[in-house]
Amino acid sequence: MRDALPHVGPGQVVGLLGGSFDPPHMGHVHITREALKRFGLDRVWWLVSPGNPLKEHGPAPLDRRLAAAKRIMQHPRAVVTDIEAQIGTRYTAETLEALLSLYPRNRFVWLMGADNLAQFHLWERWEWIMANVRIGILARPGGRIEALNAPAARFGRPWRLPAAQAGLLAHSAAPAWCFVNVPMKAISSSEIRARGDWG
Ligand SMILES: Nc1ncnc2c1ncn2[C@@H]1O[C@H](COP(=O)(O)OP(=O)(O)OP(=O)(O)O)[C@@H](O)[C@H]1O
Ligand SMILES: O=C(O)c1ccc[n+]([C@@H]2O[C@H](COP(=O)([O-])O)[C@@H](O)[C@H]2O)c1
Repeated sequence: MRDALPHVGPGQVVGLLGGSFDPPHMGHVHITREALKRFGLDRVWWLVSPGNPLKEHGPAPLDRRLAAAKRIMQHPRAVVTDIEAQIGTRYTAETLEALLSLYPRNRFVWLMGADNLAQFHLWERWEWIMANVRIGILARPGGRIEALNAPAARFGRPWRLPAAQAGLLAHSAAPAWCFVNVPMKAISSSEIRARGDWG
């Protein structure tokens, strides 16, 4: 049976960390904790994806990834969800549109690692996302320069908040995005899968 949609108090700011989590790892946990602190968020929801629309090979079954995510992500202000499976969305723009209408009294910040900023211009309706949703980006080993020179970073340059103002992101009107340099963890799901630690 699926979980209910998460509850959140009026006015609270929710960071959304979408991912395949195939498998979830300590890099995800680390950026969640950093995002809560740096971007002044009340909550972070993990959106365990039914499947990244750009990835050719489907991930492990959703229930397995969800259960592993719930085991690893232990924080009173972090919630692991399968919202996209519940509301029937896969593209991030659709998910965000649905959440904005389901939670009209809350604010959302889309969270992602620097590698996803480098690819962001390939996402469905990415310009709409950038224009309408606050985005918080966290450094990831190897990805900084490429990400900050990528088409989405160039397109969004006028709306970039300096890292020193990261705490204002949640309270800024979209469009607004911020890249923060956090201590980095060189860990990835693909590396774990390659080791055969996630069958
Ligand atoms: N070590 C990390 N540091 C910073 N961000 C990370 C890290 N690991 C994952 N992320 C971010 O978390 C989100 C979900 O990542 P995902 O589930 O794809 O894990 P991944 O390790 O990147 O997987 P894969 O290696 O299969 O691409 C993405 O925005 C990604 O950039
Ligand atoms: O909407 C899109 O076109 C799109 C394309 C690629 C990735 N995403 C989302 O980006 C998040 C990270 O994906 P992944 O597979 O790198 O963990 C996850 O929420 C995906 O649904 C979204």
